[in-house]
Amino acid sequence: MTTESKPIAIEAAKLTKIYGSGNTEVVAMRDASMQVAQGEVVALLGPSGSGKSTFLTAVGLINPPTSGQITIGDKLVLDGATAHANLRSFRRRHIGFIFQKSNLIPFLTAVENVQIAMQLNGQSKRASYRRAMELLDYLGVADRAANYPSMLSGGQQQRIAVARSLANSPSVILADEPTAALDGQRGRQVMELFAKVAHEQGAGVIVVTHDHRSLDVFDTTYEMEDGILNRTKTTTMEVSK
Ligand SMILES: Nc1ncnc2c1ncn2[C@@H]1O[C@H](COP(=O)(O)OP(=O)(O)OP(=O)(O)O)[C@@H](O)[C@H]1O
Repeated sequence: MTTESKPIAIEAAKLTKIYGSGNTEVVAMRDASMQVAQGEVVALLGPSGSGKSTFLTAVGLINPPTSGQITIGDKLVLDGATAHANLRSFRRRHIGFIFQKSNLIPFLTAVENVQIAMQLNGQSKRASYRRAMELLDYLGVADRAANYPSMLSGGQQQRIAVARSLANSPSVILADEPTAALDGQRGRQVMELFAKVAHEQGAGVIVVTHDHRSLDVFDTTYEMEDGILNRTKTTTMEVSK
């Protein structure tokens, strides 16, 4: 897939992040640029401390860069630390997050965990229930709708978290080591879900991962080292199985 042929979902241009100052200054990311097309699923690799989370949280509008621009769809949202939108509401409407652990709310059922994301955006209980059930069905966990998270396996919890991240039809999905707590096969299933979501719903997806076994699922891989981001060739062409 080339980013030229499809509209851009995410454009990060020359992102630099400096933590601290003077003796304690850390340049966690330097001139990091990435374009993700709608429908493209990107793996972000790199050793511990290389700047992956710094990049992901910048693109996710959680941790603004010191300099550089972030454009989501056709909207320039961040120019350095200067916001051109209300970041909180922009994030809620356009960006879905998935973390290493599913972070489901323990006292809500699976379906309620998905509904809450829509209700926070003003949707009615009834409409949000309908969509939540559709999403759980799409992700193959509709039969678990009434269960509390503690009754679900790690893989099922991650599927609910993916459903929750899709609730508001985000144009961008960002996942930080979403399969770290899963075994190889379940991890792969979750990665395949990201590819399905990207391809079928047209979202731009970035997944930080250490799991090299599932790289063939991704359209593109990037590697971060010492805060420098490099695009590596598409894995489907590079990885021989
Ligand atoms: N809030 C902070 N203040 C100071 N330095 C920070 C802060 N957050 C991260 N760093 C530093 O920035 C660098 C990049 O960290 P980051 O968490 O982005 O790496 P990472 O690739 O996500 O690592 P991991 O794979 O271990 O999660 C590291 O040197 C880290 O110590």
